[in-house]
Amino acid sequence: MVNVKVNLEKRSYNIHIGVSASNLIGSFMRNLKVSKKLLVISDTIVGDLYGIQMVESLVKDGFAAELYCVSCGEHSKNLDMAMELYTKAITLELDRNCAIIALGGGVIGDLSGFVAATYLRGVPFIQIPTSLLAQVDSSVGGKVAVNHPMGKNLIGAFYQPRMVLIDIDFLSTLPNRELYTGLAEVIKYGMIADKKFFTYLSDHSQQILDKRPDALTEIVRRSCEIKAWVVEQDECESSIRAILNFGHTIGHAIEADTNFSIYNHGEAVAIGMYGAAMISHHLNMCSKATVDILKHILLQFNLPVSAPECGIDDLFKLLYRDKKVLDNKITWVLLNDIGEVNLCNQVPENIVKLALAEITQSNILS
Ligand SMILES: NC(=O)c1ccc[n+]([C@@H]2O[C@H](COP(=O)([O-])OP(=O)(O)OC[C@H]3O[C@@H](n4cnc5c(N)ncnc54)[C@H](O)[C@@H]3O)[C@@H](O)[C@H]2O)c1
Ligand SMILES: O=C(O)C(=O)C[C@@H](O)[C@H](O)[C@H](O)COP(=O)(O)O
Ligand SMILES: [Zn+2]
Repeated sequence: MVNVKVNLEKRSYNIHIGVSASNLIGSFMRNLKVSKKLLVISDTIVGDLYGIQMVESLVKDGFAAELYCVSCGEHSKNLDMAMELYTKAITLELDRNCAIIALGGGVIGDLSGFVAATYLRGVPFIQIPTSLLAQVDSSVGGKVAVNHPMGKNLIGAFYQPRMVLIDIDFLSTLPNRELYTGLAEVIKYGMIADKKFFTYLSDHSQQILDKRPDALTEIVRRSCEIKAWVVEQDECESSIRAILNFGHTIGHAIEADTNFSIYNHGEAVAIGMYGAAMISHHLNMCSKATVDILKHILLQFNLPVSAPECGIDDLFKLLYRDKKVLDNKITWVLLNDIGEVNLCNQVPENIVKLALAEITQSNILS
């Protein structure tokens, strides 16, 4: 087992990472000193695969655990679903010591975390992420949210989990497309903070794509370490945390413009990172060679670099729904080099539109 600590004073917590780590759920939960009654929230796919055995294991350890599954996918991340979960929590008579456990991908983590943050003004929250994206990113750092039809994650909070428990075994059943989507956020960490890690990804691409447990453990561990390091400096995103949003300004616009149904989150972020890199190059912040290195690794991990279904003007309007917009100016996360980014709110409209034109064309792959 590997342990990464997130140091946030009273809100500090551990991320436990390991093959078969979920077998230890009962003893980890006992250490948290929460009530015996708890609610495990999952989706129908993950619930069928792992939910029943997780609940049985908790029950064996003396917990009164109940499983509730919502339908799969981004369309469950909304206020109606949150309401359904509040109703479940009230019916079960959960009190302020009763924990909510998110067992699933980022959709389940964000939705359950939002419910945990708001039900009774906050109950203990535990993340057991099962997708690669959730293991490397969404389970750590406390951003919880639901979507509004007009934009991504527009209703949410910062609410840290009490523990993150990552079982690498879960990834054995993850479909390839979902593996690639998680890799987009992993590539993000290399781009924003760690050139050596970026090189590791490129040197070990086959082991990663083959889901070798040692390679997966390493990318999960290093990603969590980088995320913890950023979040510890700026929990509520008033400065450096914005770098974790590299690729997201355009990525979230693509997700909203396509009604959350063509590209999943990581794919949209992949296209967004390529767009942000193009902007950086047009502003002479980074070389064309750097942009090409990014494009190469995205394609190597089967990720898209263009969204031909989207229109430049629609995307441009949607950029202004980004949470980093202040005084009608977008804060862009731009690239200096692999492993180094900067925040910039002075990008001319014509440069943004040039990059949007590049990422909405259909023959970009060559
Ligand atoms: N809070 C944050 O910091 C943060 C960070 C990144 C992304 N996100 C959010 O996370 C969401 C995307 O998360 P995601 O990519 O995990 O999507 P997801 O939760 O929809 O999971 C993707 C699919 O994989 C399935 N799945 C998950 N684990 C599985 C497993 N072990 N075996 C088989 N199938 C499995 C799910 O059932 C689902 O169908 C987006 O809403 C995004 O905005 C949040
Ligand atoms: O943790 C963060 O901070 C991030 O930005 C991580 C992102 O990968 C994630 O997609 C996050 O949900 C985006 O947040 P938002 O504030 O742009 O909605
Ligand atoms: Zn993301």
